[in-house]
Amino acid sequence: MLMFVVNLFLVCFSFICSIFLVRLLLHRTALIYVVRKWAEWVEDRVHVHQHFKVPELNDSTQQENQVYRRVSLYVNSLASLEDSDFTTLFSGKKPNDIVLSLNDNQAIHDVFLGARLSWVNQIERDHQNQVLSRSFVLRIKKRDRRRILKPYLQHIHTVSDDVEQRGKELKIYNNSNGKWKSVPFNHPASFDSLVIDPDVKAKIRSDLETFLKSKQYYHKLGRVWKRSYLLYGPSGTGKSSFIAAAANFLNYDLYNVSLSQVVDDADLNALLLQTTRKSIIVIEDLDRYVSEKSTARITSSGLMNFMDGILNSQDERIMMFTMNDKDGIDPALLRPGRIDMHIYFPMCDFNSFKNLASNYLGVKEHKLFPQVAEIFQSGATMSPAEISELMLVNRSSPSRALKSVISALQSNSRNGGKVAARLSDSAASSPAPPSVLENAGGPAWKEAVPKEFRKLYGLLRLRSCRSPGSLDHDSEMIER
Ligand SMILES: Nc1ncnc2c1ncn2[C@@H]1O[C@H](COP(=O)(O)OP(=O)(O)OP(=O)(O)O)[C@@H](O)[C@H]1O
Ligand SMILES: [Mg+2]
Repeated sequence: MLMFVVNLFLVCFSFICSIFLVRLLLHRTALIYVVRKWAEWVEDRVHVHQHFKVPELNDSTQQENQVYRRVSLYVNSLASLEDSDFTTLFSGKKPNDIVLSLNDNQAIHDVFLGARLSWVNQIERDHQNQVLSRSFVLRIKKRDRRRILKPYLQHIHTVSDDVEQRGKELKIYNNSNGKWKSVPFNHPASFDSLVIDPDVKAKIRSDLETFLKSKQYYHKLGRVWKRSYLLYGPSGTGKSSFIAAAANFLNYDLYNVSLSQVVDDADLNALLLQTTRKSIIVIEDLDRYVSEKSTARITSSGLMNFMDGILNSQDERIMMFTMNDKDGIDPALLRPGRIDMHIYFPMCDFNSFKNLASNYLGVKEHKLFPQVAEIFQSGATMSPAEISELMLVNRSSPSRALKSVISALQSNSRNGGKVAARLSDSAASSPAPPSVLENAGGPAWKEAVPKEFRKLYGLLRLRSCRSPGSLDHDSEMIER
């Protein structure tokens, strides 16, 4: 009996070992792929399939078939592309980008809701190798078709949209004479380079991401799929940079509404209707426009309708309004629903200063930091724009940069904020290259581009800092 058990054990053991060895051999020699291909071949033979052809051109009009475009984007974004037997490597839009593309008549597999599908990139050529027609052919098991075809096509739509969005070149539009004019938008701002409270930053990121995924939710509630943000705070605290960072983060175009260029309510509505989906609509310095009641040509109800976006329904829009101060603004203009989130941009404190020093000077600790902390504690402050400018022009010497910040803070607290003048002096006397704020773009470009747009690029000179009264604010974000 004991012998039998020992023998049984030995048989089982050697069986398991041989299986293990066979698997190892298959993996090492890539035979596993051959075996897998056979298994797939056999599986294919025992199922009935349906084929769906997506031609490149529409039959009747010979125009590009939009479904083909979407499928092409989708197929070329599949991770399984890397496992395909033949793919072509192309250079992408950005330097060092390498893009994979499926070769002629190659198949690629995909799995959706547990079903296995495949696409073939079918290309017909004549005897001179000229392409006669292109199409993608989807092969799907007949038993899966009813269950997955519709959601799968929907999925392709969403993914291709996403791919397109990520790869698109951003534009900034400015209005003049009731029309939008665009130029490429290449602002490098990102949420990472922006110095704001990390919790606020994380909350805004997640708010934006949640909004993007909420189409069905808004639709179910019968609400326009839009989200509005009010960015307010003293000059030079990063409001415009935040807008640029949000556009880069979302890969959205910007529509920069200059209210002074708008003739009346109808003109404003017409502009809204001309905006495209996946864009951020921006009105800068709304407080200034609202306070100039005598010269305003837009009624407050026209402005509110614009902010509500009532004329534009289905597609996602984000609106961002900036103000230096929201005191004295009609509460109706800022009510929940009209503005969804209020984000305050404070003047610099010691923490933000340290972040700026790390970004601009690569300095995380310095012997002058305690002195800077002390001055901040005494109530002195400056805007991040002013501090970052001093750091930028003195970047070759962190000690000199910190000393210039210290003396600017001291003089700022002494004489109530004449830092801009000091900045010019510092820039002029500095051996470092001139500030990018003064140099970016040529004069012709400056003339052609409206003030708000240049401001977004940080090309205008810094304004002097606002009254010390603004120091009383605490950083806050009111979510409604
Ligand atoms: N919070 C910040 N973090 C990093 N850099 C900042 C920040 N705030 C301002 N800056 C720097 O200052 C420059 C000017 O900032 P920005 O134009 O965004 O300020 P703003 O709040 O829009 O000012 P204004 O109210 O005058 O329009 C930016 O180009 C950026 O380099
Ligand atoms: Mg601004």
